[in-house]
Amino acid sequence: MSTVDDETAELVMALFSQETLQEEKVAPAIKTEEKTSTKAKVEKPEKANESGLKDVESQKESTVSPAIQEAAVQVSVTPEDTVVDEKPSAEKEKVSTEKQTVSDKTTPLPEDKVVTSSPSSKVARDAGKEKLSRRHGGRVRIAETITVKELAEKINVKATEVIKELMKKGQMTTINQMIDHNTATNISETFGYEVEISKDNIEDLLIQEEDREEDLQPRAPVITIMGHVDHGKTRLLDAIRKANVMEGEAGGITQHIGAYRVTTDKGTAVFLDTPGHEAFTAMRARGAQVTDLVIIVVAANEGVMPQTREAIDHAKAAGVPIMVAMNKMDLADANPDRVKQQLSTLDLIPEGWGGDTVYSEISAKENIGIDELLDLAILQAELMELKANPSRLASGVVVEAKLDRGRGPVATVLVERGTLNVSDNFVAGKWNGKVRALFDDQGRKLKVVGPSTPVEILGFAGVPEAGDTFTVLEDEKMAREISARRQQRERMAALMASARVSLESFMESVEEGQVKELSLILKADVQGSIEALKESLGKLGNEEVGVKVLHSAVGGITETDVMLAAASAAVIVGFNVRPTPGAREVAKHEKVDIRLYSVIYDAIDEIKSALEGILEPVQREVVRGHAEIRELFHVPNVGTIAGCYVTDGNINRNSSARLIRDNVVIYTGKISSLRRFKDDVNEVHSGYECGIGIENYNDLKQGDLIEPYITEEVSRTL
Ligand SMILES: Nc1nc2c(ncn2[C@@H]2O[C@H](COP(=O)(O)OP(=O)(O)OP(=O)(O)O)[C@@H](O)[C@H]2O)c(=O)[nH]1
Repeated sequence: MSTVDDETAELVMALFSQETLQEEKVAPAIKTEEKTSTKAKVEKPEKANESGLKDVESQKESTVSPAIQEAAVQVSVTPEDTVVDEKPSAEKEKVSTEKQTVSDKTTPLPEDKVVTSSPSSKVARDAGKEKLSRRHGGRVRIAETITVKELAEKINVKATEVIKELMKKGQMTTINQMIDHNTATNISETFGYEVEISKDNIEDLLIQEEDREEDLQPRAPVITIMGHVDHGKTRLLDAIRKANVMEGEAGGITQHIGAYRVTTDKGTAVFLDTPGHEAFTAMRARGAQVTDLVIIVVAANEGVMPQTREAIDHAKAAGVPIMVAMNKMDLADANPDRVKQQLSTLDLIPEGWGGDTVYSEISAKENIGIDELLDLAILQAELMELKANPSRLASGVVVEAKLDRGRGPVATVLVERGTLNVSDNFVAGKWNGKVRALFDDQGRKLKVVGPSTPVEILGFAGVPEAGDTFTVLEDEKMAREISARRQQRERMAALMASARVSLESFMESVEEGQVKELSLILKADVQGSIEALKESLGKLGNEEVGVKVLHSAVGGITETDVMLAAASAAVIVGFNVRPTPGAREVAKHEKVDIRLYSVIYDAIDEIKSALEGILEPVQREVVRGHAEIRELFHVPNVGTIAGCYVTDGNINRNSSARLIRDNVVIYTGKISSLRRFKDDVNEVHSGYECGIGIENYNDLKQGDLIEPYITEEVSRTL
């Protein structure tokens, strides 16, 4: 659509629909007051500034509440605010961040609705700032999309003026039409406003500043139980649940919500009721690290098994402290010393042996040693001095989620920081919501929950995923906006086929200074290959980059391997093994790079190349043919020419060639001359005789083979 001039725009505006005018009439009272000429702001910013201050003063008798007026006046004389607009933008950002840290309740929000309806002094202060910035022709916050009417209100002009500007830019709109962020920014700038929040940093609203030391209070540890299949994880979780001294007091029915709190005489701990490292790592893959302590369960009769090692690797990759519970001690063949010995080789040296790993002997079945285990875990956690700030907006992680037929989307969230209240607005993964109801693991209805509390929440707009972060926001609209944006981004991401962590992207990260270490998961057909790979890879790298093997094991590449790789930004190296169909599927979904090799040197070379930042497509040599030397001619000033018979394939001039004597390659060079009789030719086919000269090489012998080859570039695929 072509743009229109001022006059035409006026004309069209005159014919503009009744709807527009009516909408204008219902605009908030506050807006009518604020109709200072924005044109004046553009032309004479200093004057506009002064009049802005006056306006704020004059509003003392106006419709705005006294608290807001007072705040506005206070803000108007705060030097900080006058300075803000004069600073270069980088500093401005700094100032605005500083301002945000004034209160724990982050996310000062620009919405008029919030400003006028909330009585809190913080909001009042923001209201004052917002008003002041309007008078400046100052800064506005615009989310990703906004209606014409909302934009007009924000920049304090009539909606018709916005429509007119849009028309001049060739865009016909109505008052309730959504416009995109770029257009809105453009229009705001035309009216002399600086857009404070761009569509790319709307998520900045979720960035949580560090808590002050004095606001922190001790919190309960979050513990995950892992171990080999059938070693007793589920049974132990049940036993622990039964050991809860608080249970029964309130008579609630215990329900499975994915996590529960256990209180003993020694203190409280939260157990994630999703045993196994798959769940643990799947959550980590979503960016959630909720566990403070891992208890590895080992059946004392069986000892360390493959999944025990795997679980330990997963816990280590997450950097979480490990405790060991030696289970099934009731069995006659239980051998705790063997378990200790085995685990010592994995760096889990028992305290009694001079190490720092806590071991305990239990029987989940016979309920022996459970209280002691709990006490030890709580004690161990105490040493970690875990703390959280309860007096801030809540944030946490989704532990489990489902669609309940009667209640809609339901999720268990572990509140990590802050206090969660009924009616709080939030974002969880790609969904927003408003807390409709809260239940604990006993099914009791709650109104408020603090840190380290698992709680079941109703009120999600959709079903989030385990591991999604859950963040409370003051403003419902921002929550909706972030959710919409994340959903859009997810759709975009699905379209992008680029690997999540590939050797190539690793190099990019290295160049950007983000990553210095390439994490690998090694899977091979035999232990010997793993050892060889580990040793060779260990030698790669320098002081800047290196390789870290997170996990290695014999066997095919499983879904768990892929999830670990996804969670730890690792690349999987498979040597003579293949991914299971499930693993292939997960790798595709999680965009994990799996590299398969059958030659150890290829693996090492490729990883070395990645480390050196010169990862090129694989070079593959293809032999083109063979020629047997039957006679030799010494040509003055040229050198030795071999009279040959082409036994197979073709011989090409200028191609690379190897000279083979008694099955050993004795020279590699280039075919410098190729002749049939007296003529130079480019190619000689099998079954023909020809003369071949090799560049800079004369030591040819009868019976030698000349083997020309070419190097092909092969792009790497699974
Ligand atoms: N004798 C004995 N048996 C136990 C003990 N703990 C668990 N078991 C038994 O071991 C088997 C496996 O226990 P689970 O708790 O299901 O083991 P798990 O590790 O959760 O197993 P998966 O969920 O399959 O990974 C069950 O038959 C339990 O009854 C114990 O302390 N002593």
